[in-house]
Amino acid sequence: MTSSPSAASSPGRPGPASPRTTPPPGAATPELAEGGAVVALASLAGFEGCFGCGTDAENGLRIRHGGVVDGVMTCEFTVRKEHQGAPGFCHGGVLATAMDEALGGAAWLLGNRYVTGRLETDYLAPVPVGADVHLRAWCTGVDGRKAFVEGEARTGGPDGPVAVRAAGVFIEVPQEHFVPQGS
Ligand SMILES: CCCCC/C=C\C/C=C\C/C=C\C/C=C\CCCC(=O)SCCNC(=O)CCNC(=O)[C@H](O)C(C)(C)COP(=O)(O)OP(=O)(O)OC[C@H]1O[C@@H](n2cnc3c(N)ncnc32)[C@H](O)[C@@H]1OP(=O)(O)O
Repeated sequence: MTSSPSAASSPGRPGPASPRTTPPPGAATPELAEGGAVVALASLAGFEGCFGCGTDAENGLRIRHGGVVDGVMTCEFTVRKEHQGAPGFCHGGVLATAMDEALGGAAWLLGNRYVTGRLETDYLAPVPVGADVHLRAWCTGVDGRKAFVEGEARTGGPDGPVAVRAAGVFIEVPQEHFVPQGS
């Protein structure tokens, strides 16, 4: 497992994880699945309504999922003008959504179904409209139903400066969690 790309890339800054998004001592450190079929993902295959990644979500982010290399999942999206907060710049909530998608995607690649329990974000640099945002996410530990995941978003290329960092806790849920109430 590649443990902490963010710590290496931003010397002098504290990591994004608070005590609540840091795995306890002794937590397991499983690998993300590197491509191929994953049972949890297969159960939702064909669903294109996701605001983060769905191609049917007209105003969604249309995040494009990449692969997993050395335990780090990658994905990317392009900031459109409907994503603006301040004129010409991406809204922070849009960037939090993108981090949720990236970190959530990494959790699902552990092979189970997860929902976001907690998401922490640090904004380090503004992201302009038109920018390609390169996201990376990795798991720092699993403790029972809790998966601890961190990630970062870069602009100006996959190795460009870090604009956003995030840490989250994702909670494993059964398939029934996704059955809408009343159906
Ligand atoms: C979700 C959509 C997925 C769609 C996927 C589609 C296709 C798949 C393809 C690719 C995948 C790509 C991307 C990934 C996808 C999505 C990313 C976005 C994900 C979301 O956008 S998802 C929506 C927002 N999200 C919610 O809608 C959650 C609402 N919520 C609840 O549904 C409950 O609240 C729940 C189930 C979380 C817990 O309820 P519960 O009763 O089952 O369990 P309980 O409370 O006992 O907690 C058990 C253990 O989790 C700990 N824990 C609980 N909450 C915590 C918190 N906030 N912080 C830290 N730890 C927490 C406890 O402390 C305990 O820990 P311990 O075991 O150590 O005591």
